[in-house]
Amino acid sequence: MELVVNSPNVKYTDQFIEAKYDYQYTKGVENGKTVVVNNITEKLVFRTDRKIPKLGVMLVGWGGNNGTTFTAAVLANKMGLSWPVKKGIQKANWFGSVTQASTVRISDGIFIPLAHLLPTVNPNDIAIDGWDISGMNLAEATERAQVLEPSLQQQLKPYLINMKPRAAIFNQGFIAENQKSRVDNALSGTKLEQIEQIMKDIDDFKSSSKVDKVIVLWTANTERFSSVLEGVNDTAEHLKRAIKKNHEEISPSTLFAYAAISKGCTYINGSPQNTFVPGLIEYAEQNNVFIAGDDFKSGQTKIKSLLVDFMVSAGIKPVSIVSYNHLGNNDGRNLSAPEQFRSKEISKSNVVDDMVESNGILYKPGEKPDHIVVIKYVPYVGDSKRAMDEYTSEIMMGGLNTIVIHNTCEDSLLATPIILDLIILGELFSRIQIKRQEWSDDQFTGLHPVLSVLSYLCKAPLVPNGTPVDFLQIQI
Ligand SMILES: NC(=O)c1ccc[n+]([C@@H]2O[C@H](COP(=O)([O-])OP(=O)(O)OC[C@H]3O[C@@H](n4cnc5c(N)ncnc54)[C@H](O)[C@@H]3O)[C@@H](O)[C@H]2O)c1
Ligand SMILES: O=P([O-])([O-])O[C@@H]1[C@@H](O)[C@H](O)[C@@H](O)[C@H](O)[C@@H]1O
Repeated sequence: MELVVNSPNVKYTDQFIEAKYDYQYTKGVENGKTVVVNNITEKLVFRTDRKIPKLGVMLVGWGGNNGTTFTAAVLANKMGLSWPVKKGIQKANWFGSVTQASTVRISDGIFIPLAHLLPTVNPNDIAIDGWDISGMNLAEATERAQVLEPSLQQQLKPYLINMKPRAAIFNQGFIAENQKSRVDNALSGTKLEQIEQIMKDIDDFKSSSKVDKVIVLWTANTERFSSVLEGVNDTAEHLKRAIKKNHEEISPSTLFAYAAISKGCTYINGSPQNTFVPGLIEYAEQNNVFIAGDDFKSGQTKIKSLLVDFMVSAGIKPVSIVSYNHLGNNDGRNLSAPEQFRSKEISKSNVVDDMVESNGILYKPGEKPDHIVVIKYVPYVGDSKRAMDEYTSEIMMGGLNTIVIHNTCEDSLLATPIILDLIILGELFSRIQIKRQEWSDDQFTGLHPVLSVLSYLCKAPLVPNGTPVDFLQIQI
């Protein structure tokens, strides 16, 4: 289905869709007991290139639960596979994907798939490649992941068995010791040599798959946070110098991102670590390459951000939030190590900060709810994460309201559709340019390299320095 907008503000040419849009927002000025609100209107034009590219995705951590499940889902949907399960026949779908399984109301009784609002990549056409410190082929890795039904795995095996992750950048100092047994496919050499190899891999994938564009997405293990060090990774120049000096504090994820940016590839971070150290953000800005992250917002955190936003907006005061879960997949195993857990604890905890700070009636300055995140590794349950959340809130006149939520799900089936959405939307926004209506066409410019518009899909949204998440970041 194709949407055609009949409006004096929308122009269709063979190459572009151009839409005039009055972007309205407010700027408030506090003056004693008065707040003066200024309504600002930016008269803009959004121009979308209608040509959908052949898209390639390179996953870092390709052999993991998410990487294998994403690859299997693309193939199963592309081939329209179905498979026997206890309750009957299951057909491939993209449930959980905003772009593929949600609709937008156009008018009374007319709702269209979100992916049809603008020309977007068809998931069936995505070419996939990637890296992993485990060299296991994708068929065996899918079996190792224990996410998908064997009856589906059998159908996919002839395709997956020919997919083998490329050797990856590995540094034991950044992920849990318990991952050591998995490492048989790590690159050797200096950090600069490793970056150069990753860049060659991207070129090799581009030429062999004949894709027009490559997006690199990290779905490898959660790393510990990198220290941000003056003179090392605080500026693009210092980062370049530190890489040449083989500085130990430059993480594998930062090296992968550096290589991707160097090749003009959008880089998306699906994990909570601070891959995007200041020097890397500056490098992305200098090269005008998109970066986005951090940490897929898939289950508990998605519910938490919606529920806490609702409660605070309704004048209810959450005072205690306890998020517990246990799971038995390799992600859970890696997170059983303190430094890796700390990365995840940060991203799962900070998601309510903006909401709490927005309501000075409920909360005194600096006051926050008690907020505990617990993740335990229980091998037997595998990818089937068991989550229990308790929200205790003050209601009027000293009353208390406690909401308890229990949730069981395959964690990788929550994250995989988010990976697809990040890729589809990340590619779409690379075809969108903006200008002020009074400017000439040669003054169109792209969105800011820090692609904060993808924040909806991330626990810890990366935004351009000093801007709120919900501000349309235009570098004009
Ligand atoms: N619901 C979810 O599954 C979910 C939600 C949010 C975030 N995440 C994050 O996504 C990431 C992947 O989750 P998963 O369940 O697929 O984990 P996983 O452990 O199954 O997969 C991670 C893969 O990365 C590989 N790897 C580790 N270090 C690497 C490196 N330096 N280079 C290349 N490969 C490397 C591992 O060998 C493994 O195959 C984790 O960081 C996790 O925290 C997952
Ligand atoms: O996305 P979400 O459900 O809030 O958080 C999840 C955690 O609860 C889980 O323990 C972890 O293994 C996943 O990587 C993910 O981060």
